Amino acid sequence: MLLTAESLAARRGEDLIFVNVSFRLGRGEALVLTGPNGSGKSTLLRVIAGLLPAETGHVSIAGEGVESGSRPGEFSHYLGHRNAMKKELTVGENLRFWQVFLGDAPGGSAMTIEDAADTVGLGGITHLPFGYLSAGQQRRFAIAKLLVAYRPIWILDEPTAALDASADRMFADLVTRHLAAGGIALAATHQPLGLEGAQQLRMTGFAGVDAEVWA
Ligand SMILES: Nc1ncnc2c1ncn2[C@@H]1O[C@H](COP(=O)(O)OP(=O)(O)OP(=O)(O)O)[C@@H](O)[C@H]1O
Repeated sequence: MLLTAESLAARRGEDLIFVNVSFRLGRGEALVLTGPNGSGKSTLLRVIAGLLPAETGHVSIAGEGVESGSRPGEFSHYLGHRNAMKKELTVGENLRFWQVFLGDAPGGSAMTIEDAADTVGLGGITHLPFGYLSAGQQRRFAIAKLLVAYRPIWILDEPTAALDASADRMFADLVTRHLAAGGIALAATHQPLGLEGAQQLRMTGFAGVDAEVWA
């Protein structure tokens, strides 16, 4: 599996937020985006996920089981700022929806809902409405969504917001295991995720649009 971004630029409203962003991530590789609020981290992740159009450049994916011309978004989990769960449905119903809706991408298989809940440290409460849970518990179950359908690419926007220290470690372990199994991860974060050897990109926002930011 190889995820390639070439000469990406993106615009929000009238403004170019970044230009000339290129990278290549193979099996087991991660990219961590850092930078101040408003510097374009979410914008870049959304372009890679196919949720926003690029102004120029393109993102492509290649590898075993990937038909040429496939969109990277089809092989990706996108964990955004919002948890993408219905408050009125139980945790189990929410996760079951995502499991059926997403299905497994070629090359891997997912956990059961119960195992995913155990893995995020919240086994036994999947019968509760999502809206009853604390912010940190909700975020843990949003993370469980990554486990109930297989996707080789994880696109993570502030994944550890609202998490306590033990959940931070749990999440770092999950990402490390995903990479060890040949996955790819991209994460925007203000907190260290403990990903040894990850490529780093510091976004600079408008001021940096003419800079070649990639090492
Ligand atoms: N829908 C929109 N229309 C116009 N401008 C937008 C829109 N969404 C974001 N922006 C602008 O794009 C810039 C980049 O925003 P983005 O959300 O990518 O930053 P970020 O680095 O992820 O910030 P944060 O750390 O606060 O999450 C900001 O200046 C923001 O105001």
